[in-house]
Amino acid sequence: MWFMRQAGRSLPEYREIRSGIGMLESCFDPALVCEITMQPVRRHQVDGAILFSDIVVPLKAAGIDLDIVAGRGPVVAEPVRTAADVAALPRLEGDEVGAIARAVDLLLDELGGTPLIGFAGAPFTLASYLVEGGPSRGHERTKALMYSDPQTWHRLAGALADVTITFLKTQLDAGVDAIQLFDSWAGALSLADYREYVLPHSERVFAEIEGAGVPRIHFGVGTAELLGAMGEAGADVVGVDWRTPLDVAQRRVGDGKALQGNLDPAVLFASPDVVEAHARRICAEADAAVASGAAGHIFNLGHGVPPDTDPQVLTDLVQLVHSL
Ligand SMILES: Cc1c2[nH]c(c1CCC(=O)O)Cc1[nH]c(c(CCC(=O)O)c1C)Cc1[nH]c(c(CCC(=O)O)c1C)Cc1[nH]c(c(C)c1CCC(=O)O)C2
Repeated sequence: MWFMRQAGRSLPEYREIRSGIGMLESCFDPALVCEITMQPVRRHQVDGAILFSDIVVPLKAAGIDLDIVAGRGPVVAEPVRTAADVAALPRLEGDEVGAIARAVDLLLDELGGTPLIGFAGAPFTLASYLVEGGPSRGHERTKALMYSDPQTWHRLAGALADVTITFLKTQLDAGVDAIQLFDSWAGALSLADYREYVLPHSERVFAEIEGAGVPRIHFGVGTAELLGAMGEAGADVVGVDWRTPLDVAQRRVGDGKALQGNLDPAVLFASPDVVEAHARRICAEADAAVASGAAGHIFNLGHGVPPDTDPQVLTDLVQLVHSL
């Protein structure tokens, strides 16, 4: 088990080490990346470390003018909305993310036996930030581009798949033990639109890294209707949010793939007996999923750790799930 966003503002040691240093600046400082990645591993005894970085790091490295604004998320100075904007997008060669490879190097020494999970954003979720110019509820401009100019959309998603492939290969060459492709906002799409506009690009990402031979996790929020297709994209593990019980998710994903999830992060704010009841239910649903063909279960939340979570609740949850 591990937690999405296990490194971050829920930890006082994170808030302390980050004070006075910008989010993106810290992502390009190998020693800091190493230390922040280690913090939740030391504190909670989770079974996996996730590289401290962000999905927009490779876009920044490629030269796109963007920032991560505290409490808001990634903000892009000049949104990408036309064919000319897409044609002008810079490529990521790989050298620009050398600091991330050095951070992986440091981590492999620190971690001992704990596996390191690398990650990247999937083309749709990255495109949403670029087209909208920042976080969005409805992804209206992104969908409008997709529907009204499919050719430009596919060029954009293709260019972002290239960036993601380079970023993941950098991490894989440096030695990460697994990767997770975050398509956090893909749940905004219908299954038909996902298949037409997104799946081919995510599929190419997974195919390009298959040779590395490490487990590949694919995750999004609100993806109940997409779980089968997200598995088909080439994942070995499909991340499930709290809306779909794991045994139901198994039937949608099909046999032979593992599942990851799916405690509602809001449950972390309830009393200990409520947390325990939900953790027990999820383990039982995971057992049922495995009995009917899932390749395994990784306990996680259904989305990231909220910043105001009491870290002791997470530490206790790790102990509980290990004992179960
Ligand atoms: C959509 C997305 C982003 N970034 C990411 C996603 C996909 C995962 C998801 O769906 O949550 C991925 C991400 N971002 C971060 C990690 C670190 C690794 C981990 O999970 O511990 C990971 C895996 C660090 C971060 N990325 C960010 C923080 C907070 C910045 C800070 O501490 O100042 C962290 C720890 C900033 C960020 N970056 C992004 C958002 C929405 C935010 C939050 C804005 C805010 O609430 O301040 C974009």
